[in-house]
Amino acid sequence: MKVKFSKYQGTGNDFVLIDNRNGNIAPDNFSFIEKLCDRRFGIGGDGLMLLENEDGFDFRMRYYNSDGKEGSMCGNGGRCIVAFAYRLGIISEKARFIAVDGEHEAKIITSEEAIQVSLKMIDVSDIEIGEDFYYLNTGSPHFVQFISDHENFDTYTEGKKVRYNNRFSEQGTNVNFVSIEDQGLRVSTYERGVEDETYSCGTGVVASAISASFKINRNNFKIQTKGGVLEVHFQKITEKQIENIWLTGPATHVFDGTLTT
Ligand SMILES: N[C@@H](CCC[C@H](N)C(=O)O)C(=O)O
Repeated sequence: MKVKFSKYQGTGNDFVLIDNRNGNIAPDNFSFIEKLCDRRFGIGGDGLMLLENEDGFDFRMRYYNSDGKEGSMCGNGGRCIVAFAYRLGIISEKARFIAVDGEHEAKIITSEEAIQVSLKMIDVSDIEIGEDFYYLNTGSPHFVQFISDHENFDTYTEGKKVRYNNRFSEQGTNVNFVSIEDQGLRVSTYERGVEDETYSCGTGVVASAISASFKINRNNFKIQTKGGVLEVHFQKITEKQIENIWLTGPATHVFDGTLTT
């Protein structure tokens, strides 16, 4: 069987995308998906997404981490699948799709340099504020810790310690380190399911921006990740009820290919 795929990246968080509206790829073929994400034996990616049909929506986004297992929501992946749907002609400037955490809206903003996608994220209400951390679910679970600066900070080693500690080892968590800088925030992320530091994490920068709003009285942030800049804005209904959350940034087509399975 021949399977067409596209490679996309959103601020360096990279994904394999497959149009699965014909249902050719079994959603539980986890070992196949893991192999496609492998950087040495496959195409390579932090994750893979299947674009599928869904009644009442433009499409369904099915997201897998690079370990081949179905993950929770991926913010950068959500932006990339919208750019993919736009290129396939499934949507025009606006999209309404369903993902593992529920319904999402998105808007395409085109410029001469790149396609930018604004993605509406789920509302956030359950925010744990610890002595030196924040823990919240922005579609995926995120542990957020503030650090004084990122110079010489080892995100992989420190993130892995939290991800595998007694509290999180079974379910896992994504771990973000945030420093407050003149221009906004700098965020680095260790991702569950990739089990490594990635260049950027969309749900992670959303969690970081919400956490930062407890320290700085703002509702919009520019966030520097290893792979580029993302923007987050939201509305605080109450101190711990956050709604109308939008994540914006580039969603870039890298290349297309065909697999023979
Ligand atoms: N890269 C993602 C987050 C993906 C979800 C995650 N690794 C998990 O299943 O925990 C993003 O951009 O949000």
